Amino acid sequence: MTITRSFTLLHSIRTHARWQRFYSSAKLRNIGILAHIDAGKTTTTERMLFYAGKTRTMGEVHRGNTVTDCLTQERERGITICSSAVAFNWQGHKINLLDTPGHIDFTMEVEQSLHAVDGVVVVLDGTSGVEAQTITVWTQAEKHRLPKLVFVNKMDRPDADFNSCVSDLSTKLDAKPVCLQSPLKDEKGNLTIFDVITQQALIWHSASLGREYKKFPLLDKHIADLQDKRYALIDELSGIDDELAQVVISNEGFDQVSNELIQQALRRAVAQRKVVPVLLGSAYKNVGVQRVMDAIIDYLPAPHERNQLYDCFCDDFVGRVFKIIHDKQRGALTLVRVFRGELKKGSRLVTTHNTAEVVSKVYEPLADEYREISGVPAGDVAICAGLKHTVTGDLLTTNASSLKNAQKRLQKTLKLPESDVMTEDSDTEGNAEATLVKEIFATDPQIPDAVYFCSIEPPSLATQNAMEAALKQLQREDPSLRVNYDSVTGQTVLGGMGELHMDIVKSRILTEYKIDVDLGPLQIAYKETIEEPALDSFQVEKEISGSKQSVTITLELLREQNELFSLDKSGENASNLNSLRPRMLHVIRKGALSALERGPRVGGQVVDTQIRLHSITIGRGTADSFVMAAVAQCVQKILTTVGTRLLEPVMALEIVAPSERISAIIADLSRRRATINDVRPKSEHNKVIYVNAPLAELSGYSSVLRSISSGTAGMTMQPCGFSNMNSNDEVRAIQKAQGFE
Ligand SMILES: Nc1nc2c(ncn2[C@@H]2O[C@H](COP(=O)(O)OP(=O)(O)OP(=O)(O)O)[C@@H](O)[C@H]2O)c(=O)[nH]1
Repeated sequence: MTITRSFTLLHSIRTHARWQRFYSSAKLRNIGILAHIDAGKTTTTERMLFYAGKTRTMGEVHRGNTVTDCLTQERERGITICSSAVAFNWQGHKINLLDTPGHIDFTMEVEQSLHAVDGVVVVLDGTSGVEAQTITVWTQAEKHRLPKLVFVNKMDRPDADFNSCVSDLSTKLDAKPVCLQSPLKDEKGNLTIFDVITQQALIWHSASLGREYKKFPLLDKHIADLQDKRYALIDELSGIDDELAQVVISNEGFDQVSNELIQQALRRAVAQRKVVPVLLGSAYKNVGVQRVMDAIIDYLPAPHERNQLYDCFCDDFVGRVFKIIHDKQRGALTLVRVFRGELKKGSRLVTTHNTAEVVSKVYEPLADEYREISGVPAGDVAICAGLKHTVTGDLLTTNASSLKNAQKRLQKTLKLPESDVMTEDSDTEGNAEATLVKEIFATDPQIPDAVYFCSIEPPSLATQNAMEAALKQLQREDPSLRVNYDSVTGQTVLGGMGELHMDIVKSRILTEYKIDVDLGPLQIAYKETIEEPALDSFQVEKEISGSKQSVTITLELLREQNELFSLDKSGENASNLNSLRPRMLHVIRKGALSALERGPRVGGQVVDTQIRLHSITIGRGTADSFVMAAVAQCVQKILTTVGTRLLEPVMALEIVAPSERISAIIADLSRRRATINDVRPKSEHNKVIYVNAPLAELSGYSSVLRSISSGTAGMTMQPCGFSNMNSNDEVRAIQKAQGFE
């Protein structure tokens, strides 16, 4: 080992010892970075890593050398697919930043990382403002009650419009934006940022790649305008924050209010989600990013300022698994947000499903590079190796009784009915506390419905098992990827969020597992539902290896959204159903629900349908597997007899186009069974159309839109549920699904 190398190693060990000793909760920030596709999250994150000294060169999306987009597919396509975690040191604090995907096919990733963060930075493209996916991620962050700040990026572009972005925040997101900065561009397009609180002009030094920036006093011509902006900020905040209001009243005006007091009031207002600070810059041109990093420290909460509900774990460890990734060398790695206790190498923990796990190694997150550390304290994020059974969304605790004890303590403290803490199905509408509790104890993440499916085939029978293993791993990483076996066609079927989603799966199986799979044509994932209730009785008998197997059963199918399976214990059925052992009931339930996986019309999942068991008699010696199959068969028979209707996936579109193109676009949409929800002015020349349309009518729509609008229109779309179809459309859909069209 050379002297230089030993020095470097020593330095890095020392640095790590310091890191681990240094960062108490007050010095930690766990932040998500969210945006519509291409707004500039990855570019902004690259700058943060560079300015924090975590990387020596600045990665660029178009060069495919960014730290956070580390999958081959991300680098090739210039998009984020998997959320990734990076940690860096800024102003004596440690920031764990989760960069998340912007494309609608990967919404699930965003939802999972929000479990792990205490605040979010929402990046807007300064030329487009609030876009469809911004609304989706904003709503997700609201659901998690996360304080936010906004970075209006791409302000170097001539068509960027800061004021329009700020007004979008109030009109489209119902947010209360407070501008902490204001832009000024000179005739060459160079961007100066005015700081509203300190009343300074900030100019970035391009030759140092924006590493340095200077603060200048305002020129006379800007003073009045900036002072008005500062007054407006104080005015807004003192209407929300009593402490600041008192200072304003006692000083009889805004002039004596110090910068510190404004910042303190702002921090309180952000934590209560009453305002959203707005900053601006250009990540690509290296302008403004350090101020976003400062704002993360100044205005977004530290771990101990949130998450008080986890206090019910007392001295026990509790952490939440928000992502599982598969590393070629290290195998499955589990990303855990630690809420209470320390996560150490060698820790023995228990999952929500009561499985014991041992943490063999702990790493510090730096996208695709991992550095081993001895452990992380409460509030921090760790990457763990060695966990074999843990699934995304699991809570990890000290032992099997930790969770139950915590639930009991919480129930007592909050004086909630037991059901609100213990179950996930209880009705807690309107009870914000109970909803929060339910979220914390929810162990299964909400997985969006697949809107497309396609068959997947290995290149040869010999690679079938390897393909299945690869799919299993990918599914552990991305629960929105559905993998099913279709017993009718004998094929493995993938369900997912869109063409890109499936393409990425295929290409990852090739690059990471070296299997060149074939994907069948992409088909729409229709669902099915019954129209009327139906009740029937069946007797199923068979002799297997000389032993008689028999089941006599009466079942009813009802239209019902919430409960999938119920028992009719009224009247004469009560004694029959009461005599069922819980294990047998589990078998019957499993058989019944498996029949809903594949409806009789196009093989779509049967939804909004409840199976009600009236009575069942099981012959002596009948095997569980026979009972399960018999129940499934009976449900399928009722479904076939009563018949089902199709439900089709519907997309919500936002189309922005010049006013003169709007009528042609609407005329085309009306031929696509679309429902126009609203048409609003977007800017001086543009309008935005909000429209819902069936996915089946949108194949190749982006090129159609391009041709109708001569390339002037832009569009975003996202799934927004399933809807009924009329009989003609249904017949056409069935013909298409069966390959007759
Ligand atoms: N002009 C300009 N271009 C930018 C700026 N920031 C990012 N870009 C470009 O915008 C494109 C998208 O940037 P990304 O950083 O990949 O955006 P993203 O939000 O991470 O995108 P996804 O990962 O696909 O969701 C890239 O070509 C960037 O070089 C900016 O400040 N100004």
